[in-house]
Amino acid sequence: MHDRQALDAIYAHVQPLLGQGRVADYIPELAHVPREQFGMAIVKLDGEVLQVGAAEQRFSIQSISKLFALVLALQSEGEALWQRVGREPSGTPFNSLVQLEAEGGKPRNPFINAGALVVTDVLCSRFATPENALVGLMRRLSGNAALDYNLKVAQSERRHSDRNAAMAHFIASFGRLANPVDRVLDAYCSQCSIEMNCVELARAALLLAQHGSVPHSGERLLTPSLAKRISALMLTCGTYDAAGDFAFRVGLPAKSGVGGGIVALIPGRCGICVWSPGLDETGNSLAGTAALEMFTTLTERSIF
Ligand SMILES: NC(=O)CC[C@H](N)C(=O)O
Repeated sequence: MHDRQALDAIYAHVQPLLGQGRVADYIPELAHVPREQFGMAIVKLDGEVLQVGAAEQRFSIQSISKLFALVLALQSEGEALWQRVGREPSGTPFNSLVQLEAEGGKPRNPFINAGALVVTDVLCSRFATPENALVGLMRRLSGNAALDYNLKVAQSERRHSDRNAAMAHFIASFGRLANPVDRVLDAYCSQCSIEMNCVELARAALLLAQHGSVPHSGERLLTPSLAKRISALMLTCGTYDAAGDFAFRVGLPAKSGVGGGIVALIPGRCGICVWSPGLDETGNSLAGTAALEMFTTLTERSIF
């Protein structure tokens, strides 16, 4: 089936799922987002955009920011970054602390919260305002110079960040943070609050679909080898403890966020983003995962 037909079929199919799942109400500002929204966009390497539903509605990218923070950290540290953070799936929820104690404060991978806090610490050492560096990258990748983070959402999360604070202090207790915990948490909450829509995020994912260069500007930001490594981590760790099931059902590298977004890509072909705020018990968009599964099934295209 062609992509356009697939999007229309998906839109019809997900309707009964849209009231289901829970929004991420542990961040009070996100508790008010209506659950039944859905949007999806595909952006091809040549710039062609296909979209359905609320694909131009901005949402809180949350953990999708971990993907692009990793891009910046790898640009600055190269392979030395792996001394600070591992690259194995955790098999535990995104906000779990349990492995840190047994593993000497080195987080399993950059896509769980513990790993993302270490990546943000790296960015705090590298940039005066890491959140602005990340917003700058997202503007370049999306082609939209107006996008920004949402201070209200950032402050709302920061005021309720006991768990991430516990994690950051615990990592620091092993001598594994270079910056003060408060500074790392401020930057982390700001980066999570960046607002983008499906079209913008699907376009941003072209960086990885095109193996490290930006199609619309021709800029090379990553070596093909680093782009490969990031995409591989998306497949194995991008949806936390659901990564195995997600690879089984969808078969694409992807990164999710508790704002309900999931960004995915088909190497050499397109970036994809789906958004629907109702989350399943692993914190991944329920309708979004179903939509991506349907997409790869109907189009018969995945990385396998
Ligand atoms: N999975 C997510 O999107 C989590 C991000 C969220 N800001 C948190 O730290 O809890």
